[in-house]
Amino acid sequence: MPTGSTPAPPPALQARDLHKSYGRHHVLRGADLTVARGRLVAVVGENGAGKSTLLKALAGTLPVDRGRIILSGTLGYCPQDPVLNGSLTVAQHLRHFAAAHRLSDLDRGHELVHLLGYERYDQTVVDELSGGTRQKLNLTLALLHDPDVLLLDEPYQGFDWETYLRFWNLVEDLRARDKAVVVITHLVFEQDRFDVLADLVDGRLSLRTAAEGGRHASA
Ligand SMILES: Nc1ncnc2c1ncn2[C@@H]1O[C@H](COP(=O)(O)OP(=O)(O)OP(=O)(O)O)[C@@H](O)[C@H]1O
Repeated sequence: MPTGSTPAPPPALQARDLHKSYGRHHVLRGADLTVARGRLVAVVGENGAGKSTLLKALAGTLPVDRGRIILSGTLGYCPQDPVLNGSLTVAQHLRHFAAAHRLSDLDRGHELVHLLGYERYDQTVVDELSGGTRQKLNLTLALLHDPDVLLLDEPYQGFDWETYLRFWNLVEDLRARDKAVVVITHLVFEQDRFDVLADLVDGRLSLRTAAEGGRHASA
């Protein structure tokens, strides 16, 4: 039998020395983050610390001034503000995004709509949806192609409690299927759901395990 050990798979996401300024405001100042497959990472930090800036940079929607991002696999990004077309229905959004991702069917989309409990709005245009339902669609579209890495910017804003709990079931399923999930959160009470807390302070991330508060960790 071969004796050599199998090399470890590459991390799902690696960011090194990220810098980003808005004018003279230097928001990211050398942020580093490595996320392995099957890990659930919370990005925490005070208002204005740069959490959304970090996620946009990781998602590639905001160019950084310096630094390197290596993504292994496909990406799903759920931004804080839904990027939806107000005159299209839920069903039309699913179809357009499925076509953009070259999906052969809408099975995953229907599964997510069912899981988040908004089937009855299938034929409703986005302009007539509530904020919480728009956010459900926003999240569905980010997850539609079952990406390997998920970047979720406060994904449950406006969710009722039942949907919030369903969201966590969904995330547990993603983790169990070896997806890497990064979530911006402000909710202290949910922090023990995560493998790692990445605290953004002065433009840099310091990592600790959620269960063993304070100890340094790798994600
Ligand atoms: N497009 C922009 N132009 C100029 N300044 C910006 C821009 N986007 C964000 N900022 C500033 O950069 C800083 C970080 O903003 P960011 O939204 O990333 O913080 P955050 O940690 O996500 O905040 P919150 O917890 O309030 O959502 C803030 O001071 C914000 O005002």
